[in-house]
This record gives sequence, structure tokens and C-alpha cells, in this order.
Amino acid sequence: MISCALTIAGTDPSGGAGIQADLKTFQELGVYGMSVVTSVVAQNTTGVQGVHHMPASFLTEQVRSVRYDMPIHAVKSGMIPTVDMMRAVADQVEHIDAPYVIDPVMVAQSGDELIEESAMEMWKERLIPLATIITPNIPEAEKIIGTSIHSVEDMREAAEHICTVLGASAALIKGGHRDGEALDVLYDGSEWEVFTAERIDTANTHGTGCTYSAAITACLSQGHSLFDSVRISKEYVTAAIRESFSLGHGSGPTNHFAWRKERSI
Ligand SMILES: Nc1ncnc2c1ncn2[C@@H]1O[C@H](COP(=O)(O)OP(=O)(O)OP(=O)(O)O)[C@@H](O)[C@H]1O
Ligand SMILES: Cc1ncc(COP(=O)(O)O)c(N)n1
Repeated sequence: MISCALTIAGTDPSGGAGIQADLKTFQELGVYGMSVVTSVVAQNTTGVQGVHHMPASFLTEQVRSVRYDMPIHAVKSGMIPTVDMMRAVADQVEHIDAPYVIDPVMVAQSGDELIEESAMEMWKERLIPLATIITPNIPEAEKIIGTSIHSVEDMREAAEHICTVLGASAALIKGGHRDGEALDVLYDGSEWEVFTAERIDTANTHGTGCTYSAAITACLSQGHSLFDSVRISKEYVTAAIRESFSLGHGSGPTNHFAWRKERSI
């Protein structure tokens, strides 16, 4: 049977981030993609021009439409902009018996805030304890744990804190915002792995976080182990950045054709 993955996220009409990036990733990895929209975002490679949120009750209705009818082998959430929506997502995810990947989207790469300031407590209280894996970048991890992160050791401590204190099953701290090689730290409550790739000299990184977490979701839906899922997804996102598109007037989008092309699949 085909593996089925659901993304609960905001949109990007320019196709680089959010639900659009998630569905492209699912498709390229051979997974049947489904999507629930939290917020319709007017954005492009230069930034966010406007947002139009769904009522939380309608978010619930969309998830129910999917889960009452379709198999769900893994689910991810990206931008969940309001506290009410976070509560609605938590209420629904509790009914889905499948791995849950949280990409704790807070700020777009352009610097635009994508969630309510008061939402942090709800992340901690309801969502993080449900996570099979949470994938913060360094600024997001700093906001979650409340201390700053400079070194790889700090990244390890952040991952450990998110698992042991906040209750996620695993945490992947992404180092895309550091200098030097592109290094991410994964901790699953007992084992560590550091994933590294060469830093690619490009400004075209719009949607990398969405792409990475969607790839992890796709791999988990196919039954890969957590560590294998991150390994495959790191290769996927690195290839997508390496061959990213210089489209638009800002940070261009990643290239979802690159991973299969590099493998001649
Ligand atoms: N220039 C780069 N070259 C290679 N890998 C990169 C580069 N920038 C980011 N990465 C990798 O891309 C993945 C996404 O990391 P990043 O920290 O950029 O996430 P993010 O900030 O959530 O993404 P976004 O830019 O979409 O907000 C990580 O594996 C990171 O190491
Ligand atoms: C709907 C949505 N979700 C997530 C991001 C983060 O992506 P990035 O930081 O690459 O802009 C985004 N811009 N829009």
C-alpha cells in the first residue's frame, strides 16, 4: 500500500515554503501527500505581505475530513499561528496513531513573525509532548529552552532539554544559521547523532526547514527508523539547496528534483 503523509501548515503561493514545499517533498519521496491549511499567507521569496488565518474550528474540520476517511502513516505540522489553532492541532493529533513531526515555525527567513507571541506556552504544554521528533533551528531552539546556543555542545544540551524536560521523543537542532559546515544534532532520549554536510554558498534557502521536516515525515510514513529518516532527509535537503533555483527577487526556493536526479532514479 502507498504510504500516506499529512501536513498541517500555512501556504506559500510562490511555492517555496509551507504546504507547497511539503507536498513537493512528499511527492518526490514517493509518498501520497495530504494537507490541512492553517493560514493562507501572501508571501514570496522577499518576505510576507499578508496572512489570513483559518478559524480554529475549521482547522479541526479539515483534519477530521482527512482522518475519518484516509490512512495517515505520518503527520507533520509547520506554521500554527494562534494559540487556539495549537490547541485544535493537539486535540486532533492525539487521535492520529502515527509518528508526529513538529517543525516549530516561528519566524520566516525574511524575519516576519509567523505565530502569536503568546503561543510558546502552548507549544510546551500540548504539542511538544506529542512529538516523535521536533526540528527547531537555532533561534527557535533558543526560544523554546530560554537560553542562547553558540556551540555544538549547546546544541546537544538544547536537544537533551527538549526531550527530558519538555517531553519530545526526539529533537533535531538544525545548524543552518551557524557559520561553517551545515551541522545538525539529533537526540532521541538515549542516542546522539551529528549530521553534517558541506555549506553551500547560496542565498536560495527559502523553505529549507519545511523541506527537511517534510522529508523526515515522508520517510517515517514509509517505515524508516528515526535515524535513517533524518539521514535520508539531510541528503534530500542538501541536494535541494545545492541545486536551488535563482527565482524571484529574494531568497530563491530549493530544488525538489535534485535528490532523484543526483541518484538517477
Ligand atoms: N547554505 C547551506 N548549505 C547546506 N546546508 C544548509 C545551508 N543552510 C541550511 N542548511 C541545512 O538545511 C537544513 C535546514 O536548516 P535551517 O537551520 O536553515 O532551518 P530553518 O531555519 O528552519 O529553515 P528556513 O530557512 O526554511 O527557515 C539543515 O539541515 C541545515 O543544516
Ligand atoms: C507558511 C510558511 N511556513 C513556514 C515558513 C518558513 O520558511 P522560511 O523560513 O524558509 O521562509 C514560511 N515562510 N511560510
